[in-house]
Amino acid sequence: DAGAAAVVIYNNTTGELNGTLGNTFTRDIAAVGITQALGQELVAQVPNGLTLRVQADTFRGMATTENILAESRWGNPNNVVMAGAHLDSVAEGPGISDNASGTAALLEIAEQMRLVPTKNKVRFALWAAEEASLVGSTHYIANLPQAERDKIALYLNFDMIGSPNYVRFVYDGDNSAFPPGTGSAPGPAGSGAIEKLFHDYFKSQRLDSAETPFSGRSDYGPFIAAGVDIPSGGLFTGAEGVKTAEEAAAYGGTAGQPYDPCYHQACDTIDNVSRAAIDEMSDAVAHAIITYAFDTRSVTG
Ligand SMILES: N[C@H](Cc1c[nH]c2ccccc12)C(=O)O
Ligand SMILES: [Zn+2]
Ligand SMILES: [Zn+2]
Ligand SMILES: [Zn+2]
Repeated sequence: DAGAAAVVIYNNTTGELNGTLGNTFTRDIAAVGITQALGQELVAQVPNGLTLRVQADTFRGMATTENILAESRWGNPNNVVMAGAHLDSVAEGPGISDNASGTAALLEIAEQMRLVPTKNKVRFALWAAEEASLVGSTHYIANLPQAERDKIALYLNFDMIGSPNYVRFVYDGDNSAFPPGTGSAPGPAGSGAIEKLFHDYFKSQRLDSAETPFSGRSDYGPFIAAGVDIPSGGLFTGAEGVKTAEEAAAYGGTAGQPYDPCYHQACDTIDNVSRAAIDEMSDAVAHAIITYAFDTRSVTG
């Protein structure tokens, strides 16, 4: 993300330059098993006698990035259902739990909904630079004229829905568990109805669900900000927080251990997600988006 690298292969027998692999360094490096910490230069012995030198310089300073937005073909453009997930990760690791889990769910749902003639317009957002303090989502709202903000019926956020030691958290839109001031922002009117939809869905699947505060620690923050007040909700499976014994009894996994032991670390790889969590949570994501794609009145009145 903030790093750029060119992979240059030297033949350490002849010392010749053997080719450039361009910027696909994450995958290629994984393939050849880098042994040194990410720093100025990485060296690895590749099997066939080639030496791999990677000049990886972490960029510190102004960089440009983009949000990715996509809309349904059909649907009332004056009653928009938005669903978002951040696409970036911290520099320390590939960010598979945080947040390939959320972006993958939205991509799959968008794919499966592409031929569904929705009654309401559905807008998917893959946010940039969430890890740099919600840069992409803040930029989006700040540059959205009031008339366009008024057309957004609700916003759904999915940041980490595959934590290895997960709990099925739902954003506490009605502040029932986390009143404003207890580390939770007030949920705009309608946010409680979104919370209820998620709890009711999990109940229908005979699955427990819990509440997590509107802490503003993800891309729903700009949507619920005072003066914007777009009804919002979402799902979360836990980050650095530690699972309690009660949660372990209800959700399985390990008490006393973080929900995501590799949160913001190099080990947040494909081996750091719970397929069961992604399966259960992505179904709930799909249920919410398809429900609101046809009727938002429970939220908008
Ligand atoms: N800040 C997010 C992880 C995170 C922490 N608390 C919540 C609550 C709801 C969604 C996400 C989060 C990150 O590191 O990307
Ligand atoms: Zn993160
Ligand atoms: Zn995240
Ligand atoms: Zn609640």
